[in-house]
Amino acid sequence: MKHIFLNLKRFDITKEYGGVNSLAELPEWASYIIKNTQEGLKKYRKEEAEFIHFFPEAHLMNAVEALEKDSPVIIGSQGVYREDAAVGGNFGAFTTNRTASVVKAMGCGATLIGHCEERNDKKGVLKKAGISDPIAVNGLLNEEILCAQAAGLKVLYCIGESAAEQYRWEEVLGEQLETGLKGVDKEGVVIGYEPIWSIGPGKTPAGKEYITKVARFIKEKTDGMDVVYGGGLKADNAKMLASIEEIDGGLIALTHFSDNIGFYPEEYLEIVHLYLGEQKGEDA
Ligand SMILES: O=C[C@H](O)COP(=O)(O)O
Repeated sequence: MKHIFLNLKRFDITKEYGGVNSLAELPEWASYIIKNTQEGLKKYRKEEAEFIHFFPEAHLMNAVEALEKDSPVIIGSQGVYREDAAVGGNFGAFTTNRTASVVKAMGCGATLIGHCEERNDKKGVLKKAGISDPIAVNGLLNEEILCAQAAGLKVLYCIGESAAEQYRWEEVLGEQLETGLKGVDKEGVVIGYEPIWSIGPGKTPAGKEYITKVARFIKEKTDGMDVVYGGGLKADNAKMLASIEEIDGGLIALTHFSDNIGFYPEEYLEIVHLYLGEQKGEDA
């Protein structure tokens, strides 16, 4: 089964504030996206692919509310906190934090942990305290994965190397896997590989050979965990990624990279079709 993840980042920010949202006003933004994706995804069988959309926290309940009874879409949060409430333990003194049990109770089925933007944030905070050991970030992410799993959420755990780390990518990814997955039930986790050096306008995209090599390395290191390409599954690389046996799906974010850059549901469906259609040998 393939995994198609959608990271909606902060695509809810409207253009007047510098964002990319031209889809809907904030209260309707999540339901607009669900309504315009779930119908088109129904043609894929459950054994063929799962579809998980990661929304910013403010939109989770609206997104869940917009799901039809037999919707192929699972809603996920963009991370969870590394601690949770417990009977006889912390009752919920977690100001500003998003605990996994609440995410689950809101109707979500998954969470995204370790996205490069989350890693950057954590790295930045630790740097201010003079800490640059990567084990610190990976350790925090590990605690988040454990909390997510305790609450019954599926996890997409993202790893990746920056441009400066590329020459020692095996060491960097190896450490992200080793510390991040300590004590974790691997059955409930998919690895998202994000070559950070390759993401963003003007960057050279990672090629098939490189992605294949890294996906093989991840599978070897993790006893065959599923690996999706997280550097952005898009129209330009969907067929190439579909041809890599070691890649089990992709993480889509922006769908449109020039002029009116942004996320557009109809383009998302086209990307899914290009990727999954190619898997089945269909004319995409
Ligand atoms: O979450 C996905 C990655 O950050 C890639 O995002 P992008 O395809 O919008 O550049």
